[in-house]
Amino acid sequence: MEIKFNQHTMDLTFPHVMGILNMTPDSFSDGGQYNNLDDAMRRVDHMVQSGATFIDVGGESTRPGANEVSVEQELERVVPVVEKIAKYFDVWISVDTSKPQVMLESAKAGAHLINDIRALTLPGALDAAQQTGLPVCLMHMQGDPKTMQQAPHYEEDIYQTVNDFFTYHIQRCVDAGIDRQKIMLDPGFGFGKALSHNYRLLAKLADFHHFGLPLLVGMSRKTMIGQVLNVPPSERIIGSISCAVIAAMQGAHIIRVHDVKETFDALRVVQATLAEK
Ligand SMILES: Nc1nc2[nH]c(SCC(=O)O)nc2c(=O)[nH]1
Repeated sequence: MEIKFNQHTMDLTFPHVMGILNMTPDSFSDGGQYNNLDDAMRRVDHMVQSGATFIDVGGESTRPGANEVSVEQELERVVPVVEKIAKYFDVWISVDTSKPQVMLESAKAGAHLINDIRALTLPGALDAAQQTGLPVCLMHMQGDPKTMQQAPHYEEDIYQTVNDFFTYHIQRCVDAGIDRQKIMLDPGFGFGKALSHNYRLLAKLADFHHFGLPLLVGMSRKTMIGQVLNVPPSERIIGSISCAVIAAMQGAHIIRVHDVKETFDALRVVQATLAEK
């Protein structure tokens, strides 16, 4: 599977590690350690050296209960970082944003993928994404970051709900002029889901392949691991690797993580196994 856009070809025939670069002061698991450009570039260098082929740059904390960030603030946090990564590193740059202006400016600065946890639903986001010509990742979320974990509830099998969400939002993007082949799908682990909802989606992840589109997953250090292991985020690496392997063994194309080296090694073992299937 590959995605062609603006003279680029993204080869997704093997599982990729997407390193997380949180440019937010309150990101829950790395505590906003990378708040200035030099720190951020050192972090990017470490992740690329450790095997990351995608870097996800986020300027808005979307952990449960998080507060909103202004457009100006998010632009300030994200655009200079995207620009510098594009200048100094040979890596796919994903921008984790829901704001149209941040999408447009980041695309101009060299971003290669729009990663929107709100699936392009903010006013102007769909058109902005279309204008960039970049691939987009559509992620499922129930509610919004502020309230989504208060009482997640689904009338039916969550797999069906998320499947129908993908069907609707793929069509919405195609109707807006976004090439279907530029769409990626993400079940949105931890975004309006109770424990069983998250593991149901992980257990049935392979069933989303019927869309014929790349799958991106992010479970790294999340509460779905903390609730099973009863440990803080800093002690969830084995659980995170386990989730990465379970997803990659089911054909997930991009795994979004904090612990790049460990995940990269685990995915090489997955690749060796899948090669013999
Ligand atoms: N596509 C995608 N983008 C994300 N951004 C975050 S921020 C919360 C955290 O890292 O815990 N999670 C995800 C995810 O699961 N998928």
